[in-house]
Amino acid sequence: KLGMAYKKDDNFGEWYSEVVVNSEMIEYYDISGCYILRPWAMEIWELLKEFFDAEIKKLKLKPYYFPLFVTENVLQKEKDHIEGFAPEVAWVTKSGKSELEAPIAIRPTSETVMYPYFSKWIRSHRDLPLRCNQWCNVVRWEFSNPTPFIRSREFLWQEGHTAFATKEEADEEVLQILELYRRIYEEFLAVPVSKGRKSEMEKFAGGLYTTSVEAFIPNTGRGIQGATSHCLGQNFAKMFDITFENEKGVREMVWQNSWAYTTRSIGVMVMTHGDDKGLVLPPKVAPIQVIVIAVPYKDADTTAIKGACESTVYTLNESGIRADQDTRENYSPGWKYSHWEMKGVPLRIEIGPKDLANKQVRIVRRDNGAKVDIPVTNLVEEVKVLLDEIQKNLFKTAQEKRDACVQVIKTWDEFTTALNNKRLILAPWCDEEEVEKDVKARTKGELGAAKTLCTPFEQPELPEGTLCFASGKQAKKWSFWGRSY
Ligand SMILES: O=C1CCCN[C@@H]1CCCn1cnc2cc(F)c(Cl)cc2c1=O
Ligand SMILES: [Mg+2]
Repeated sequence: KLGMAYKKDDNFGEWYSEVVVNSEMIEYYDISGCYILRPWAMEIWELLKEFFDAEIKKLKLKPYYFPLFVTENVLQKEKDHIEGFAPEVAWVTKSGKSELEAPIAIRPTSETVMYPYFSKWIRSHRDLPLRCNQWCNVVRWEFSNPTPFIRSREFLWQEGHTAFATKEEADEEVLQILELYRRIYEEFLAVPVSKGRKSEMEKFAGGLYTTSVEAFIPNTGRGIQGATSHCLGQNFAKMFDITFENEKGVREMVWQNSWAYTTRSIGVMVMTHGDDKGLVLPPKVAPIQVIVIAVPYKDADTTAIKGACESTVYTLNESGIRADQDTRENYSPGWKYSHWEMKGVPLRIEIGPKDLANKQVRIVRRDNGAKVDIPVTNLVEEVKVLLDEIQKNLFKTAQEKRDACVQVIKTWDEFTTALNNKRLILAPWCDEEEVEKDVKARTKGELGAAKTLCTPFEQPELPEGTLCFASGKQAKKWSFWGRSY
């Protein structure tokens, strides 16, 4: 399929669906909210996993795999932990024709699957810290509008679950993991995010506090949670009796964390960088960073051109660059240019008779369309420089766009105006949950209510006497507000 029917700035929703399909990342499936992840998506997921897995191994995380299924009574161990989530739990009730004695839930997250065994495995302080990570799928049978990568009924993630003897150790790890999530978004996906703390209302109800990295989609003016790192305190230790005998022989409850990022991260990258020609991939996560395309000319030496393409691909791969060539005879060079632009490949190399004669190649950038002729002798160095430039340019452009959407406000009127202008709002807040609830109630509508996205760790100066935009009480902090996914 060539060319896009929808424009990003005119029909964002349709544009997005078209990009993920035309770039061969996604195939729609005949169950609503479920999608097929094709190699162009899975290879990106695997590149992110390669980085994250290596980093958490440095933090001594151990790989586990727990069952997909959890019994009803274990899942419902603690009412307030899953209250509100019950409608999205998927249940197995039959095998073949016969009913199961008791329905079995498919994991929506694995606290209740894991923690009875944490209780069994942790006896002494010598068993701590316990550091468990699993890469798996989870199922949440949500009913709000499904969107590939962004909101699906089954998705892939990693979930880390750790237990420590002290709160200090837990607090430290929460931030170490959050920094890894920032790196995934900013250094690999070239997506700017804000690190911050969730409000009491938005945090994970079963935990002590929640931190997150928050992204923003300018086209829809909506914030989106990129990843989350919770300190659970001793809440689950109490619930599941996870205790240890400390050095003095005194029995204590452990301090726990849990943290995750998901395939949603790929969707955020698509939304951030895509354009009206299709996907635009940051080189760090591009399954193919350079695509080589022969430009045969009627009576030119096609064998020599093919040979030049082969050796170009070989030389680039030898230097660690992910290069490939499109040798399909049944497509024209022009068709191939559009095809690989649709797939978002960062660099295209064209080799025709003129290039051959001049011992050069023509390189075309996907991000800004710039064309440059490079002597074959400088090929690897120039390609590396260009890929690095593209990575930096994509991040810088996205950061400037996101920053341009940020609106600092002081009053309710300014807040509602900014909300209607699809802004990412930074407002002084009294940090009272009642006020947060009130803002939600006052901004309800078909576009969804405004909510707090996070209280950024980087706090601007809050002058004495600054009042909360919503309640008029003394403001305690600056928080990001907006509509969200
Ligand atoms: O976000 C993370 C990081 C990785 C491990 N889990 C936590 C909390 C997950 C919250 N959450 C999120 N969604 C849920 C949906 C459900 F159906 C049920 Cl029963 C529970 C939950 C639920 O606890
Ligand atoms: Mg949910």
